[in-house]
Amino acid sequence: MGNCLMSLKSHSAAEKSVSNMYSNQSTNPDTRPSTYTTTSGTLSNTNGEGSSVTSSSAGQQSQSQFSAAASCGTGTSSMGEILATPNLKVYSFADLKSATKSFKSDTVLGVGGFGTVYKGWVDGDTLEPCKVGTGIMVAVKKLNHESVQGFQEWQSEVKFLGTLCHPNLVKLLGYCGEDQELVLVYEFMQRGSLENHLFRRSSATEILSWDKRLKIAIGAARGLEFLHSSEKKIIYRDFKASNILLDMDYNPKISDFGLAKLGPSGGDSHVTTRIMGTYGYAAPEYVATGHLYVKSDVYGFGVVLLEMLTGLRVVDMKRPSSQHNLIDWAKPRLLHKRKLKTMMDARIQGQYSTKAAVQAAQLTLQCLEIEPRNRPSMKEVVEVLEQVDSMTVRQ
Ligand SMILES: Nc1ncnc2c1ncn2[C@@H]1O[C@H](COP(=O)(O)OP(=O)(O)OP(=O)(O)O)[C@@H](O)[C@H]1O
Repeated sequence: MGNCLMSLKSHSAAEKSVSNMYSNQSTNPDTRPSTYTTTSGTLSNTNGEGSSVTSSSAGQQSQSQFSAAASCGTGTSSMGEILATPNLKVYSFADLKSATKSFKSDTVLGVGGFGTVYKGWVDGDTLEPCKVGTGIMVAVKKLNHESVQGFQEWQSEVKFLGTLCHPNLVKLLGYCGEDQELVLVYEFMQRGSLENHLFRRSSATEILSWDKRLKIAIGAARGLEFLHSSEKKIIYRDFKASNILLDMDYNPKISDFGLAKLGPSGGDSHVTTRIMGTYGYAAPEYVATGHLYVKSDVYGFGVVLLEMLTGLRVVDMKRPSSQHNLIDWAKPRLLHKRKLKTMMDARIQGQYSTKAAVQAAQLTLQCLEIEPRNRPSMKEVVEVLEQVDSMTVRQ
């Protein structure tokens, strides 16, 4: 779970709008939660940032028409594609209860800012819920009732992720929007999040080698590159280690499109929006002004790259005060070979050449440039990371 920069005081309006949406099918897509305020620890709030997805508009596909293969995936090229309409399975709440042992605590995979993620089981072809332990495993995110943000995250997830197909974006398989129960069903990512591997190691997680870190960085960069290069540029807005999930082979996939936003159009360089995201990862121009650039995602990517190189969290109040913020501490050191050596994660020492580390550090610095226009594009980031990868001699 990250330090998500949001909270709310009042949620009654949102609850009402959710229940209206599903109790009568004549939903007004513009029904949005109204005002709420921030508390400390929060960058800001939201009001009207949700997109207009409703149970009827999102679920164009009837259950009987659904085929898991048709959704997005088997035939999806490595370039990715954007579907005209979401191709998602619509679940009843009862379906998802039976797929998750009634959301029993022993099926919990993790807890996020907006809800709890459970392990569930569905048929691999039809995606119908099936007996626990049979079929394929899925991740079922049940959003908190009391969270207005959860409602907006749910809408945004269906709107964006429901249409996006790319090997480095987690696949949304279906959703439930029944009464006040908002649930999202995703492909299961066996190795959990990058954050767990870097910072919360257990017996089940292994230390990520240099090779694996590069593979994860390149894949995640390709996912962002895809979003940025789509016709309507999509700004992901919440790039962080806990939103990068890993499959069995450590292929990374970006998850959590709750804060994604369509990028600027008509020659504008940025969109202006309420400030949301996660402390440490959010770009300085966005935190200061609410101006969100495509390059604001590049900053977040630079933060994750720095975390991967050093094995340290971007913000950690347990470190000495001069090192609370990893970026402030690391930036002046990244250009010095000797200092860089001491900053690199000791657990991967000897696995990379100095040249590769220096190039990765320079790229990190460029991504962390204060001025958005001085940051590289994600296409350039992918190219540099591939060069770094080619420097690694593999036995
Ligand atoms: N598709 C998935 N497959 C396997 N595990 C998952 C999946 N999605 C989420 N999880 C697990 O559930 C945890 C919580 O995920 P969630 O997306 O709700 O929150 P988060 O990204 O960790 O935090 P926040 O919501 O504050 O940004 C993740 O850290 C991960 O361990």
